[in-house]
Amino acid sequence: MSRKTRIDKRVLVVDDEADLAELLELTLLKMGLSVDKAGSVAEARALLARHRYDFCLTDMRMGDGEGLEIIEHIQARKLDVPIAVITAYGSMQNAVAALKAGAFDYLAKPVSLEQLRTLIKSALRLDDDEDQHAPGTSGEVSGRMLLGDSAAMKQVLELIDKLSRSQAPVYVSGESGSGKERAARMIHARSSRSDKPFVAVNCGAIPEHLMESEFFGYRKGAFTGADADREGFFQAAHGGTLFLDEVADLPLLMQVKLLRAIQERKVRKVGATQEEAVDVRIISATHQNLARCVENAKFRQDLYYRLNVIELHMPPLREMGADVELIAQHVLVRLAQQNGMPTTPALGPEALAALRHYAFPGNVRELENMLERALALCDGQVITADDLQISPANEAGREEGGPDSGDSLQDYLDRVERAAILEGLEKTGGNRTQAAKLLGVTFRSLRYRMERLGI
Ligand SMILES: Nc1ncnc2c1ncn2[C@@H]1O[C@H](COP(=O)(O)OP(=O)(O)OP(=O)(O)O)[C@@H](O)[C@H]1O
Repeated sequence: MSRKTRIDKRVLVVDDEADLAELLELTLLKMGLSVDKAGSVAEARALLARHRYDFCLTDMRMGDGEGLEIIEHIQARKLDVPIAVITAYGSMQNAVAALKAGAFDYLAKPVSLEQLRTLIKSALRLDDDEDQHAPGTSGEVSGRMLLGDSAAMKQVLELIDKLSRSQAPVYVSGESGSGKERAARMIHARSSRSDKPFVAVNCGAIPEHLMESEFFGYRKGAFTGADADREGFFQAAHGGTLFLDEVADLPLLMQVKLLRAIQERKVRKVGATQEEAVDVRIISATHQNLARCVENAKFRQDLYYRLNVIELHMPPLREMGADVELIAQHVLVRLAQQNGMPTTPALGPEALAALRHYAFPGNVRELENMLERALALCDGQVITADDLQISPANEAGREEGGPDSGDSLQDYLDRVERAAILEGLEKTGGNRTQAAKLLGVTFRSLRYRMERLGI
């Protein structure tokens, strides 16, 4: 690598193996970065207290402690230092634990210097044009944010914040229309990858025979009609985020190929002999129960573990309390503007009550459609309950909605339990001890249930 001008970024390398620490230091110095080394957890803590670092790279196991302790130290003090861990070969569990604790990414031993450079570049936003690494500004506009003020949505937003600082694969679960794609876009927009592409793929919409070439690209002449080289989704998302929507719809054969690409961080175009390195962060989603797809042998377990390092669960709208009004108001203002209406019609009291009681099986998307229709039907001033056209069959409110939508009894019971817990938390401002009292269960039981339901 040619000599680079110095970049005003400081990295802390924590490793008690002097040789490896030196190799890492040299690589980082060659990239133009300033480097400090610590040979133990204690030394790392002392340095973190004294200096401001832009990145920390730590081994997982040191004489006096674990790399995890350093992650926790940084998180607890909200130091805003992206941190990557170096794990022993084959210890995926350690890597997962680190990512869950808030690590930005991990490198497996033996450390590939090329991977290290890619990782550092993406963490520090140093790319081909090093003058442009303005930190922070993601260019996010509020129209792209998830709206909501309920305890459920606050939790989602907090987790998104944390996930934006990491490179871990994220699996977004939730019902149809609950904002899974919007959440994925938010994570990307706030991450160090925000100036690189976000590529969204609906896995259910690609014909099976085209999948490989769509994902990995093809070389000219690979098949009839391939009259020029073409990139696939992976290459298109290079440096950025690949959002795999409806991932449960991938056929098994494609799941194997996807797993390989994710593991190796390399893909091969159809018709090519060489593999090429790709750097993408994977966010996947489906409205199906992915764990159940694994049980039914429709989804590979190994891929499931790869994708589902961290789960972000999007709450259904009916569990978001007063958020329905908040979101409805925003949507109305936007739609009225788009339609060139001089004023935004207000929601009448009965319409508001109807929205509050409706179960919204199609979630926010259904709310948007409902309001669009209501705007066309209303008198231009006030939207009435009639304008919302909520069909009586679906009026079975949030409380009464039974296991009639193809759900199993367990799904239904989970839903009811989840709604009750969230309501309890909402009423007590998120205080678990008080919520447990309100719900008539012990604190321990509430904690267990929250864990089980991913709340
Ligand atoms: N909390 C929210 N605040 C504002 N808009 C939202 C929110 N949640 C969802 N939306 C909007 O609802 C619509 C559906 O959201 P999105 O496409 O992200 O859902 P999804 O869960 O990915 O749906 P599907 O399962 O059908 O793919 C979009 O127009 C999105 O902008």
